[in-house]
Amino acid sequence: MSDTQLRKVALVGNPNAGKSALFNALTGARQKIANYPGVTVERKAGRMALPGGGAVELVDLPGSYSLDPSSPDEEVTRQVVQGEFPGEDAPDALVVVVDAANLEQHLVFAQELVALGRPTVVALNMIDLAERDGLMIDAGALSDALGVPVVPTVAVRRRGLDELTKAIEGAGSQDFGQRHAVAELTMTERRLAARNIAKGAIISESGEHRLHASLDKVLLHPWLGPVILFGLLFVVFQAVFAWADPFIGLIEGAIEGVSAGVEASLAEGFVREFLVQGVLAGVGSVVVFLPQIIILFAFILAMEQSGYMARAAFLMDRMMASVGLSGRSFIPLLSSFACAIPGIMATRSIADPKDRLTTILIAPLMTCSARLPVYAIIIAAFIPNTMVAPFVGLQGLVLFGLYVFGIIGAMIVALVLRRTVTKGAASGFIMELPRYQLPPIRDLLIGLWQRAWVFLRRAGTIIFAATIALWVLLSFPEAEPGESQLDASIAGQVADGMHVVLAPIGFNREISLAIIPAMAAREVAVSALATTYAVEAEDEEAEAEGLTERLQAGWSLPTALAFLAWFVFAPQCISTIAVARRETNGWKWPIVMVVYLFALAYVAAGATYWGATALGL
Ligand SMILES: Nc1nc2c(ncn2[C@@H]2O[C@H](COP(=O)(O)OP(=O)(O)OP(=O)(O)O)[C@@H](O)[C@H]2O)c(=O)[nH]1
Ligand SMILES: [Mg+2]
Repeated sequence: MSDTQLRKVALVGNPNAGKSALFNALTGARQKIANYPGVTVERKAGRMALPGGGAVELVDLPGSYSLDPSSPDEEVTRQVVQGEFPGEDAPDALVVVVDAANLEQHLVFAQELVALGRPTVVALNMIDLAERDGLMIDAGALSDALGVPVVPTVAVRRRGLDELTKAIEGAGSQDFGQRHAVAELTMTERRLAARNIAKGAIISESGEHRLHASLDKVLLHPWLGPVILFGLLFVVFQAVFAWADPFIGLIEGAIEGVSAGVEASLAEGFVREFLVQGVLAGVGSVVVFLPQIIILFAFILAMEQSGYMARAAFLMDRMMASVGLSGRSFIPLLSSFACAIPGIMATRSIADPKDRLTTILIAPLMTCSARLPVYAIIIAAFIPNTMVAPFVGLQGLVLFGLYVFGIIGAMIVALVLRRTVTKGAASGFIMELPRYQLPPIRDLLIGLWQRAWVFLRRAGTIIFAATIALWVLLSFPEAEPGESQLDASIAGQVADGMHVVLAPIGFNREISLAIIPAMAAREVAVSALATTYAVEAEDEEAEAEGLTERLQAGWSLPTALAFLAWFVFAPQCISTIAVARRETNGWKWPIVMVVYLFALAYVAAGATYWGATALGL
């Protein structure tokens, strides 16, 4: 009993209890939250103000079921709680977050944490959902049973936060005498105790939640479920093309306007060329895809928040098992559709090391959002905008096909890996299904804003830098009169060298050149092509042409298709390679990854080119 000053407070509890939502509400941070277990895989810290005027460091942790870790992310939680995390003291107090609607399950771990004998406060979160389900909980009774303060909260509506911070502030002077000794209990005894405590605290409970049960009957139906999932994804890709057009037109118009303004107001010379060819043509060609990125993420975020995504993982489990993976890999692979980097990091929630390694190695085959601009520009230029059936556009269908192509590739690779380098039995899959909810609009908008910002920041930094570097290499040395600038430039020489290797798979000189800076980020393939063609343009008229027209004029259909096939497989992303190195602790696996992916890309592009040529396309 002392009134020690708190310095650090950690949020701990089962997965999907709402720890990150509380963390965001208490610190103003924007940690990712989503309606499935295993979202947070790292410790994250932020500053939380206390009502008395002081402040503490609040730490958000990965969800865990106990202090006996079964996966790398749970190990982080255990280390932080026990004070064994490198370079960090144990937290001065714990905020144990429990889901009121799943009280019994969450109390198992909560008891273990309370028994550590640290200053502790229980946040009885999601009481809104408990109430909706007809569950009334007596926080006082729960507090008596556990011997620590219990504060009802609704993290996403900021309810109960004042009471919670007050309780945290007072936690330093808690009386530990009231706590019950549960430290020595076995798991079974702890479960029994959890059931009794929950029973004692639940005042009333209405019948089962019928609506949700019947939703699950349909959505998890053995064959109806996959059909619905497939249909939903199909709609997503149609929407990416069908809805984005007017917005893309707006952005294109704006860029053209600025471009014309620059041409009119600046004298001819390097500054003007730099702005027009490098910045506006190059980086601008990527930025126009912002609407498609936003549409794609609106669907992904809504599926995550509603609770449907976890059902999709459940549905996929059987299919994943047939290639030797567990449904656990589904969420990391799904995250990889945004970007392989968080996807590879999310594999920390996979307990089995071989499962985890296999998932890391195939994550780059999931179509990340950086490929979207590359696919979209080629599809817009070469695939006719026709309807193959009512509401089924050909362009959306091809995009869907490219995603499926990547998934099938990943499944085959997983199958091969699981028979060879990562041989072993697939582990079982247990995942509690989160409840359904209407996605909170605020969270959805914040999520979209974050994605848009990530995309624009990439355009302003890495894509910008790579494009400008290329523009410089394209612009020097200057061509003699009559010679083409591309031929004369340093970049042109490099392109000629690359072209020797890439001509057999149908790539032209511009592609051979574009894929080098695209190692920095895949979108650079688009900006690099735009800049190359802008530099190459010999007269005013050619300069005014957009990238789409230049591609149509300069590329054959087999070449365009080979380019698409290349991007399905090629590991054109240095950051992914770096994160694979970090997560596998060495260079061996990233090298394996890069080599097999480039080999696949080369073969796939070649086969596509020669196949299409043979078909007379
Ligand atoms: N209705 C309601 N939803 C909540 C509440 N708190 C969190 N959520 C939702 O619950 C889901 C899980 O929240 P997270 O904060 O990601 O959970 P977490 O405990 O950090 O999960 P992990 O990182 O996987 O351990 C999200 O969809 C949140 O929007 C709440 O009090 N009420
Ligand atoms: Mg979290």
